[in-house]
Amino acid sequence: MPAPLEDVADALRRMMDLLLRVDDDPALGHITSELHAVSDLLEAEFDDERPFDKMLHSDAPRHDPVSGVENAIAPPIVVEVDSDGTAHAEVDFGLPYQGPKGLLHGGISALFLDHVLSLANSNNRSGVDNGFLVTAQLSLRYHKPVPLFERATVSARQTSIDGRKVRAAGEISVGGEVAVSAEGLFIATRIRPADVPGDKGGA
Ligand SMILES: CCCCCCCCCCCC(=O)SCCNC(=O)CCNC(=O)[C@H](O)C(C)(C)COP(=O)(O)OP(=O)(O)OC[C@H]1O[C@@H](n2cnc3c(N)ncnc32)[C@H](O)[C@@H]1OP(=O)(O)O
Repeated sequence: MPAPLEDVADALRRMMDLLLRVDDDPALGHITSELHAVSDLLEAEFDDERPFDKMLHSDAPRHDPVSGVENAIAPPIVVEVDSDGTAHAEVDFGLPYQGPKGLLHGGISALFLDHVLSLANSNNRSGVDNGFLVTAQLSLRYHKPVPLFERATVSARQTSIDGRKVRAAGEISVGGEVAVSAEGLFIATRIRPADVPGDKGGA
């Protein structure tokens, strides 16, 4: 059963989707007041913890904008890693991710590929310095538009390890055809997870 915070994020996703379907109307003023009232309730629950501490303490991504079940911006996708190291996820992109009419925004393609390439790398770090692996370069080629509301597959695999430098490649495919392909260079930072107070590992 989803945790309460996951349920709330899911309710917010529904709200965001609906707001992209309704017309501008003065009656929405009532909705605005209701939403502010809900936010006031949430604000009263804040503690002093910096929000990003929650991400650093997580065992799995819960707050990022792609897989984060507690982040309403994320669909969220579930990334699986096969025995050969291929990371992959399926997603039906909806209205919050629209760029051109009916099509996926190109920056969203970059976001999702960056994320899945990163996870393909985090699965195999043998021989890599123990820093955070961050994106240093991401190169994309947009072959075909990605339609909204159709099943898309985002997949990636590690292609090389060279000291602190790790490379991965991947693609977004629809109907078995590659729509967007990506190559990424990731570099292990000099800052290591062990240097971050309370961190359990992370990306
Ligand atoms: C629970 C968890 C949830 C986790 C949830 C999932 C998280 C997903 C995360 C997605 C990934 C991200 O978004 S990561 C966030 C976005 N990326 C960033 O913020 C990175 C910002 N950039 C940096 O921090 C820095 O520039 C670095 C670390 C990339 C590199 O700096 P540096 O450490 O000083 O590098 P330096 O020693 O000079 O260089 C090392 C070697 O790399 C090469 N090099 C350095 N930068 C580049 C570059 N941009 N392009 C090519 N090559 C480069 C150098 O030539 C050198 O090669 P040689 O001489 O050795 O041959």
